[in-house]
Amino acid sequence: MAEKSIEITGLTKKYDGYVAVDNLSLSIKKGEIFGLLGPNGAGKSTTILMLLGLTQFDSGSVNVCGIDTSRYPLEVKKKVGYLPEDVGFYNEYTGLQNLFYVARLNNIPSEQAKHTALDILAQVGLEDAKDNKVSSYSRGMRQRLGLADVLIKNPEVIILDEPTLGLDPEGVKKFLQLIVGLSRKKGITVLFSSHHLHQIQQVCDRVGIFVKGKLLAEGKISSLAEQLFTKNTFTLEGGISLINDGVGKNPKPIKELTDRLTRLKGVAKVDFKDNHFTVESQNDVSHELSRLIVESGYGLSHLIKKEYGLDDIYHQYFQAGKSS
Ligand SMILES: Nc1ncnc2c1ncn2[C@@H]1O[C@H](COP(=O)(O)OP(=O)(O)OP(=O)(O)O)[C@@H](O)[C@H]1O
Repeated sequence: MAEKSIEITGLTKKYDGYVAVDNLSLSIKKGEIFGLLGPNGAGKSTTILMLLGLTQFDSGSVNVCGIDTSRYPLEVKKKVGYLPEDVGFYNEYTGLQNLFYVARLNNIPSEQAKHTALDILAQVGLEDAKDNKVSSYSRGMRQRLGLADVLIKNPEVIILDEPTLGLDPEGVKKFLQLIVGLSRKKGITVLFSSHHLHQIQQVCDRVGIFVKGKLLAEGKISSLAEQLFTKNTFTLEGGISLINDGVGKNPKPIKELTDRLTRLKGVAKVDFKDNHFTVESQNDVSHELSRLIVESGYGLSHLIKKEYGLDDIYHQYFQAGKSS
């Protein structure tokens, strides 16, 4: 069995009785890039604080790199690099001076600190800007310097909380590529918390959908739609027409057609209204449905097939006011 970097079991955190994280269980394998995807207020930051041993919880357990974070938070801190939404720097210092300072804070000896800082600045693409003051850095450069701060302690796990906030599309793309490259090259486990479905989709091996403190679904992106829309992943919408070709087909009553459609394997619901129908189904029944309609003496005026996917997840769970 693959080694687990993060193991959360039955984790619950309340703020004055308000349940911010509700019985969360989750495990993340070593080297995996895991996306914690949830709308604002879902409980992502609270979960991260617990992973870092920075806040107490009401019940459950959290292990990072095999260490119980509630008992040994300092040990966890040595193994985990955390990049918050906004990193603070000394603006009047250069990128290199800032990173050197962080290296020394992490007890890296002076000579080694300089060498490592230069190496890491190159890795995050700040080699040419290393001697410029941080006050002149763009938001993207600041985020990359933040990542350098994280990398300098050679972490086994990196936790990123909304790391692309405020970056332009090109900056987002470069940052995401950097994360994937580093994780693959160094075998670093990454927990990437975000409410950006499409960013998570681009980089994560697995994703957890987190809403109102609960994990609604978890797995590879391709399997999420199936889990969230377990009953009916297909919707077919269409219209029927009477055939006036003089042959006199004698169409069957709509009630009979509805019953026949309902009996098709996988079909959960059939609705007819004014010659328009909606069929919800676990699988694609468009073929059999068309055949039954024609066999029942009707024409098929149109048929639209809709398969639930990531955009539907987004609309259902992440748009403002629809997170229930
Ligand atoms: N210190 C606190 N005291 C009281 N309630 C809190 C505290 N911190 C967070 N909460 C509440 O807990 C819930 C989860 O918040 P959390 O910040 O973990 O969510 P989030 O998913 O990270 O959202 P965001 O992206 O907006 O930060 C929210 O309803 C929030 O108001």
